[in-house]
Amino acid sequence: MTAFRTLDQADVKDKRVLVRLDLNVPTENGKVTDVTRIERAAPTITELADKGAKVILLSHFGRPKGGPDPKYSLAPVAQAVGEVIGRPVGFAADCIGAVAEQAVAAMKPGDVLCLENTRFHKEEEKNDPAFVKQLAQLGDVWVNDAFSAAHRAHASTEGLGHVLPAYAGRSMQAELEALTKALEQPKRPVAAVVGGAKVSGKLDLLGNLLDKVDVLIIGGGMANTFLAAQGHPVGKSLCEPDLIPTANDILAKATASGKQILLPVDAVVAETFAANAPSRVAGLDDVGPNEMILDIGPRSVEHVVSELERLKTVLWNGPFGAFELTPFDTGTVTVAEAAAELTAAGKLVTVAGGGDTVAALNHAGAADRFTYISTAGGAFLEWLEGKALPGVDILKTK
Ligand SMILES: Nc1ncnc2c1ncn2[C@@H]1O[C@H](COP(=O)(O)OP(=O)(O)O)[C@@H](O)[C@H]1O
Ligand SMILES: O=C(OP(=O)(O)O)[C@H](O)COP(=O)(O)O
Repeated sequence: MTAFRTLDQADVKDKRVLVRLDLNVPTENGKVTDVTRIERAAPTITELADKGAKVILLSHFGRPKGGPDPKYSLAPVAQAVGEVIGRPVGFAADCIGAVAEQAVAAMKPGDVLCLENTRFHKEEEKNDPAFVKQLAQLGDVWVNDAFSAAHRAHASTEGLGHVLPAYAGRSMQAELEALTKALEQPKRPVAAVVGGAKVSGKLDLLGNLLDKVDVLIIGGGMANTFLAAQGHPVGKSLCEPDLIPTANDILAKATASGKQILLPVDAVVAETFAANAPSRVAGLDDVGPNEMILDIGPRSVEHVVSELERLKTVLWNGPFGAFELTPFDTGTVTVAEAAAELTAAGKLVTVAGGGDTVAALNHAGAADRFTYISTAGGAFLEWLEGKALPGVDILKTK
């Protein structure tokens, strides 16, 4: 493996260190509901602060439309960071300009400051050189500890590495080492489980992923586009009609290459996206025009669980349903428990990742028994696909 510059090589005493984290954590009513990503970032923050750095945290949060939006403020997340690391964490209401510059100028060695959501500037996602320069003015060194955002070539995840000395943080280092170790020579049959809601970002990579695995198990919002492609009615379900041709290509590729794709055979449907909404189990051709598929049905759960018993390795990103809302967590929780039991019995290697997937596995009480839990979802899938990750490549020693 190519070597990375790590914190072992970084001279950070009295330096302003810009640390890119992935603080894109699950929240509900403004409260952080799963702190896994923060806990994984904590060693880097405390190590830098203990070495006398001025630690300046950068992150995106959600997908604001390129301008400030209070719904996506990092302020409550910064508070949660303070609680996890047990030290005060300051907050600046912008990540560039006078507000940020003054907050940084007031820092003392060992202080930790979190800057507001980088995506409040549309230039972040464009990796705009002028924006990179504005961010770079705030620091002397850049540390990337956001493996789960490393598939994005954005200003704070990649651009800064061109203009400041760049180092991998401890979580980035640990993720790359653990994933390489767990998946260098995976025991077969290998399955990828892909669910969740980020259909447009993830569906088109399933074709390449199919080359790496024996079985593709598709659930969650991701499955609906495939079901629509097969001609099933999906009512008001999360679905991307534009991607139906891509879904058809993936289904055809599986048939041609003898790979198996496991899709739901039934569904739990409701008319409202809310906890305890009246719901029913529906056959695939029985989803009404006003209904949404919010979980896989009991027969689908049985299929997935019996498939797990035959498999040796499972790579999982994306929940099977809207797990935040009872009872639409049933599919995810049942499959997670079965996977955890098989792992504990030494029969299955389970590697799972993604902000919401990890929250779902914690909710199921299963995460501790999985072989490895990554913080990354989309980045994990792209890494599995064999794609170069811009936020990792920029750290490689040339
Ligand atoms: N059938 C569904 N309809 C709507 N949302 C769904 C469905 N299944 C799963 N989800 C949602 O998917 C989200 C997680 O998706 P995603 O962001 O892709 O996962 P991760 O963060 O683990 O990579 C969860 O918030 C969950 O509620
Ligand atoms: O949560 C994230 O990815 P994930 O949902 O695939 O785990 C990352 O923060 C990336 O977010 P983005 O997909 O809005 O760029």
